Amino acid sequence: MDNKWLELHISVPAAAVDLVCAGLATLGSTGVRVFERQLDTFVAPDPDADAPESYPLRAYFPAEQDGDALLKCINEALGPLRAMFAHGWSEARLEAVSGDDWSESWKQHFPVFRVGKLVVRPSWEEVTAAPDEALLTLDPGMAFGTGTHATTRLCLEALVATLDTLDRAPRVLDVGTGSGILAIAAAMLGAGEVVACDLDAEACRVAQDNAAANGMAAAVEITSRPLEELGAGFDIVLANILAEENVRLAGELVARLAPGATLILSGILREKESLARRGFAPFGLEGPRLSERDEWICLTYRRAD
Ligand SMILES: C[S@@+](CC[C@H](N)C(=O)[O-])C[C@H]1O[C@@H](n2cnc3c(N)ncnc32)[C@H](O)[C@@H]1O
Repeated sequence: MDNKWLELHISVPAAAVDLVCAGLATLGSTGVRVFERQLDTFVAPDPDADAPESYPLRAYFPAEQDGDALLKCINEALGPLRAMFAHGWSEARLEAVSGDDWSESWKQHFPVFRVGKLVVRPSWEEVTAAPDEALLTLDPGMAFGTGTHATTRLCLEALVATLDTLDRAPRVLDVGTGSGILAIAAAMLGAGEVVACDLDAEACRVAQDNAAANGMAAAVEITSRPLEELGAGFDIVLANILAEENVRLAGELVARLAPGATLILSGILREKESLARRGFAPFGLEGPRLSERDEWICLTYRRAD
């Protein structure tokens, strides 16, 4: 697509972001991107960390206008805000950009994807699922787990493959549920009972919202209780937490497996494979089967019948 835009580059004080966005919209901006903290990382943002003083913005204007005149208008419009908020501004500059539709390109980071009969879509994508497919809708950026991260995808693939081998509705435990994506997927794909835990209360809240939005609130129990307080006898246990955390919790994870159950461990960097294998070696599990994507691996173990 050969769209052309004038792209505004500016950093603005954190407290002025909304006002600046509103001002730019009245000047004809067709969209603004605010570069906030990255949420889809393995390390949860520290809520106590100081919020940044300013945020970089990119705003987009149709290219068929005089850039110098537009920049003058922008500076005039921002004048009163600059007077109100003294610190955190950079000079505004405009760049001509082309060859890409900015309004769509950022969404490419959250494409619709399918794993077996599961279809995961961001809320803005209209998707028609086949009658035998389960459609899971997620808003990205609220808690870890849009499905776009390699570790989540590996878990979903292992989960779907495991469910395909079962002829009964399994009990599933999702440790470190984040957005709830794995737990909701399990419920949609026919799990009989799903328990999802996360030590982050905000993640639990997001997971609850996502479960409700997908009509799965009653099917998924979401809790912030620690693993050792949860029951046992699960047919599938998922843990997309870092290798070190998987190893630290190894005994508790294994203790929750029913005979014949599957344990899916993700969040393991390739260079941590031997650490993870060593951590689970004492428990006499079958496997592991290894799957990999980017710099991550997933280990799937089975407890003997
Ligand atoms: C990488 S995210 C995984 C989210 C989601 N399950 C997925 O696969 O996309 C890891 C989550 O595990 C949680 N977590 C880390 N250690 C945990 C523990 N010991 N018990 C429960 N939750 C934990 C974090 O708060 C975070 O939400």
